[in-house]
Amino acid sequence: MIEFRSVTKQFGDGPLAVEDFSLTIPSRKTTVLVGSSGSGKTTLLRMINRMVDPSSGVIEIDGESILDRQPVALRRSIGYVMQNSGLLPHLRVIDNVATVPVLNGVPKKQARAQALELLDTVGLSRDIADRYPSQLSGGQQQRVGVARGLAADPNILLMDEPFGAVDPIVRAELQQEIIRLQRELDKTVVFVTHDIDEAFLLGDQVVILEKGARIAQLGSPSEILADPASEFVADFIGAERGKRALSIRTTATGSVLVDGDGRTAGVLVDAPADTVNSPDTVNSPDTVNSTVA
Ligand SMILES: Nc1ncnc2c1ncn2[C@@H]1O[C@H](COP(=O)(O)OP(=O)(O)OP(=O)(O)O)[C@@H](O)[C@H]1O
Repeated sequence: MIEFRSVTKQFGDGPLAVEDFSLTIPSRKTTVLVGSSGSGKTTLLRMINRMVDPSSGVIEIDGESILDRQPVALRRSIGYVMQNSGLLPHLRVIDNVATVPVLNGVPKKQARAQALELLDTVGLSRDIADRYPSQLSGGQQQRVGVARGLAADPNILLMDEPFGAVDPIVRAELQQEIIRLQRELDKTVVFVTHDIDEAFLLGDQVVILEKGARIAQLGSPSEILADPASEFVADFIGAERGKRALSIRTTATGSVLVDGDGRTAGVLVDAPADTVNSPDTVNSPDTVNSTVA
């Protein structure tokens, strides 16, 4: 579990990038920090591995203040995946993945063997192991970035807009990959995005941030969609317009769902019995998806 308590961050004499921020991030779940540019998402993420230190407040991992941990050792024990993969251009794929374990003292041969296994884990062919990053597609580079983030077998994986720079189709593939990995590996994932669809897709817990990292709403995707806490949230998630605003239109042959733009989104059928009374699935986008054709 990661705990922020009354954390603030001011860079120089600028405005507060993070104002009195408190949040509990549960273990083995995916927490998504989502908000517009400059809301403080990256600053929050980087405070977890001490790439940025808070101006005040406390951050604990499993009850221990991170200020009591040596920054370099802490950083190497936490996986970090960034937007442009962050791969070292002069190292082959296999050595990019093996870098952190080698720095942690794992013998090179062993680290390379594990790196090959990690290529399997993230759905890459071992054939690319000897290539340089510039010889890979953007999507492949991001997968290598994820493999590198997992290389030290961290309990915590920080992901900062990892799919921001790839095209929508590859992005959708990578999102599914993360869902699969999360199921298989059971990590505590903290994921930053400005894309609310991505947040709802990946997050067990979604934290919508306003400027100064003020929490506009915190909850599961279903909770936020069912009951936006403010006009700001309703507007941010597009609750009242576009594809989320589903309504029922009765036709001569049955009922169809139409979205806020008037497009037919599917047909209305009975929800499967096991989802009807579950508070986490009622009104969720998953339920809608599972009940529309
Ligand atoms: N190293 C720095 N020096 C000075 N100001 C900074 C620094 N890093 C961040 N800031 C400021 O802190 C605020 C929050 O920035 P941050 O990068 O955390 O936001 P963000 O939500 O991740 O934005 P984006 O989505 O654009 O990456 C911004 O006003 C930014 O200008």
